[in-house]
Amino acid sequence: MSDPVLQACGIGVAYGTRRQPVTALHPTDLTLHAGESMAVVGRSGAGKSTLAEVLLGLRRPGSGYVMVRGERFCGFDRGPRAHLRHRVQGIPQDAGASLPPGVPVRLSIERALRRLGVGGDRRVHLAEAARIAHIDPGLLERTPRQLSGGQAQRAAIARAVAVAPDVVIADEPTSALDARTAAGLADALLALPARTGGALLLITHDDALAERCDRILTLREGKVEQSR
Ligand SMILES: Nc1ncnc2c1ncn2[C@@H]1O[C@H](COP(=O)(O)OP(=O)(O)OP(=O)(O)O)[C@@H](O)[C@H]1O
Repeated sequence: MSDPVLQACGIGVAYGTRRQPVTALHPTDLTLHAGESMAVVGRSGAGKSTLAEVLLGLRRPGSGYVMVRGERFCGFDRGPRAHLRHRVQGIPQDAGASLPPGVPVRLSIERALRRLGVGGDRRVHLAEAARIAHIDPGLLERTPRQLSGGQAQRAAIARAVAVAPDVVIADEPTSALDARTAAGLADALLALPARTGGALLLITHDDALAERCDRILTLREGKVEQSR
């Protein structure tokens, strides 16, 4: 098997105060390999989004650390390292709304490429990102306000994959969409690992979608109940 692209080692999170901590995630391990997709499922409050936030470097865990392609990315003792920042990209639930509403999507993507120091020909990155996200490149000239919900979600996928991440983490990306648009977006997401050589972590309440992933991690009350 290929080397892991993402490894979480003993990451635990507690909310609340130091005196009265409320454990949201008990020390959790997971490993994702190149080309692999993993669904994270579990009831509301099971700790799925908390896990995603830690893996994205958005939340400092109380214990443990995260490695990306063998390099320490973040952990309880340190925030995400700048030079690895672009390697893990998130697609939030309302991904379209995460793009600046009045700015043409192409410009937002170009800014992200510049900010994250991604080299090479930006037009090539853009064209490739549009292809992967199944969005007509012409639509990237529009602002998110001028796109439908599904188009904006795809634009957000294009924004995430343009920086050539090793891992894409999508948190219920289809829940706000109609069935047909959701199905198209799910296809685009599930095709990502094969198209990019990276890995996909998909948080979902949709059992049918989870079954289409290579592996499923089930969380229950902040603990891994099942992993396959
Ligand atoms: N900012 C916070 N402060 C305190 N507790 C929190 C906070 N965020 C989440 N929690 C608690 O942590 C636990 C895990 O929450 P989390 O959002 O990770 O669950 P989830 O599995 O993503 O749920 P859902 O499917 O409803 O989105 C829950 O008990 C929740 O109430």
